Amino acid sequence: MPSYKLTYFDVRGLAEPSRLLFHLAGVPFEDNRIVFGDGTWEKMKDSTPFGQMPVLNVDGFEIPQSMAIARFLAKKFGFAGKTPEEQAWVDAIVDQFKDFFGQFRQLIIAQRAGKSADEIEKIISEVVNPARETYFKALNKILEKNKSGFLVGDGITFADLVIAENLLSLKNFGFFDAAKEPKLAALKEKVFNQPSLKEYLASRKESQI
Ligand SMILES: N[C@@H](CCC(=O)N[C@@H](CS)C(=O)NCC(=O)O)C(=O)O
Repeated sequence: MPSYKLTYFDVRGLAEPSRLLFHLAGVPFEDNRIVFGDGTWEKMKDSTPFGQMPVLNVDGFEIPQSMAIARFLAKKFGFAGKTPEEQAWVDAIVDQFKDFFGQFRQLIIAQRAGKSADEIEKIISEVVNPARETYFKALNKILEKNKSGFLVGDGITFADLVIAENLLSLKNFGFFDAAKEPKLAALKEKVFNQPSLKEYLASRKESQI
C-alpha cells in the first residue's frame, strides 16, 4: 500500500474531505498538521508546489489543491462516482462548492482583517447571502431529483463529504439553519452517520471552518 502524508493546518478546512476519505476507506495516512503562526509554514511554503496547503504526498509524489487531492483519493478508493456521468456530476457539485466558497471567503478575509461592522454587514448582504441562496437552491434541486439522499447515485461520494463539511462550517458561522433546510440537514446527517466515520468524528479536533 502506498504511504500517504496529508499536510495542512490544524483545522478541518480544505483538507477535511480528504481526511474523511481516508477514514471512509479505512486507509492509514499521516495526518501532518502544521501549527498556524509558529513559523513552520513560512519555512516550508516555498517548497510546496503552489505555495499553499493542503498538499498530499504519495510515496514522494506531491499533489496540491484540495479538490484535486480529494478527487485523486476518491478515484483510488471508489468514491468518485460509478459512471462517467456520475463522475461529471460529482465534479460539477464540487465546482459549485468552489464557486460558493470563493464568495464566502470574502467574509472570512474581511473578519480576519478586522473590517468594520458596516463593511462586514455589506459583504454578508451583497455577497454571502445571495451566493448562499444560489448554492442552496442548486443543492436542493439535486437532492429532490436524486432519491437516495446522497447527491449523486446511490452511494456516498466525495461531493457529499465536501458539502456536508461545508454545511458544518456554515452552521458554525451562523449561515446554515437545519430547521430551514431539511434536505441539506438530512444529507449532512447521512454523511456524518456513516459507520466508518463515527470513531474519527467522535474524536476529531473541531474547528469553526
Ligand atoms: N485553491 C486552494 C486554496 C488553498 C489555500 O487557500 N490554502 C490556504 C489555507 S486554507 C493556505 O495555504 N494559506 C497559507 C498561505 O497561502 O500562505 C485549494 O483548494 O487547495
